[in-house]
Amino acid sequence: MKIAIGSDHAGYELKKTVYSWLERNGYKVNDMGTYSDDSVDYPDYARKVAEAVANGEYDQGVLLCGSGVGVSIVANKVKGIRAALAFNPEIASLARQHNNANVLCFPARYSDSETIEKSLENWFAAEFEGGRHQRRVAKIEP
Ligand SMILES: O=C(CO)[C@H](O)[C@H](O)[C@H](O)COP(=O)(O)O
Repeated sequence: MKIAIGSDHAGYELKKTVYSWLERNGYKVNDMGTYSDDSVDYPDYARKVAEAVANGEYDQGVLLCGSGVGVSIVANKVKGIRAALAFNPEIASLARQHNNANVLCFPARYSDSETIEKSLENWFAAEFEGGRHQRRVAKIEP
C-alpha cells in the first residue's frame, strides 16, 4: 500500500515517527514535506498530500500540524477526501470503521510518538463497517 505523508513545521518532528512506523510495517511511503522545522504554511503540504490521495496516486494519506485542525480543514476541501483528526487511538479506529477516512491527521503539539503509533496501528487494522455507515459516507459527497 502506498502512503503519502506531509506536515508543516509543527508536525515535522513527529512526521519522522509516522515515516518510520509506516516503513517498519511494510508500507511504501512518500514524504511530501516539509523537510525542516523552518516555518511554513500547512495548506501547501496538506493540499499536496490530499490531492495525491484523491487522484489515486497514493492509497492513503497522513498529515500533521500543530493542532491537526489546519491540515484537516485543507484536506477535506479536496473532492474525494475524508480526513479525520485522530486525537487518540480510539478515534483512529472509528475514523476507519464509521467514516472510511482516507487521510488521518494528527495534532503534533498535543500528541506523542506512542499515541501516534497506536493510532496508525488501529487505523490500518480497522475495517470499514459499511451498512448504515456506507449510507452516511455516500451522503458526504453527492
Ligand atoms: O493550522 C494549525 C492550527 O490549526 C496548525 O496547528 C499550525 O501548525 C499552527 O498554526 C502553526 O503555528 P505557528 O505559530 O506558526 O508555529
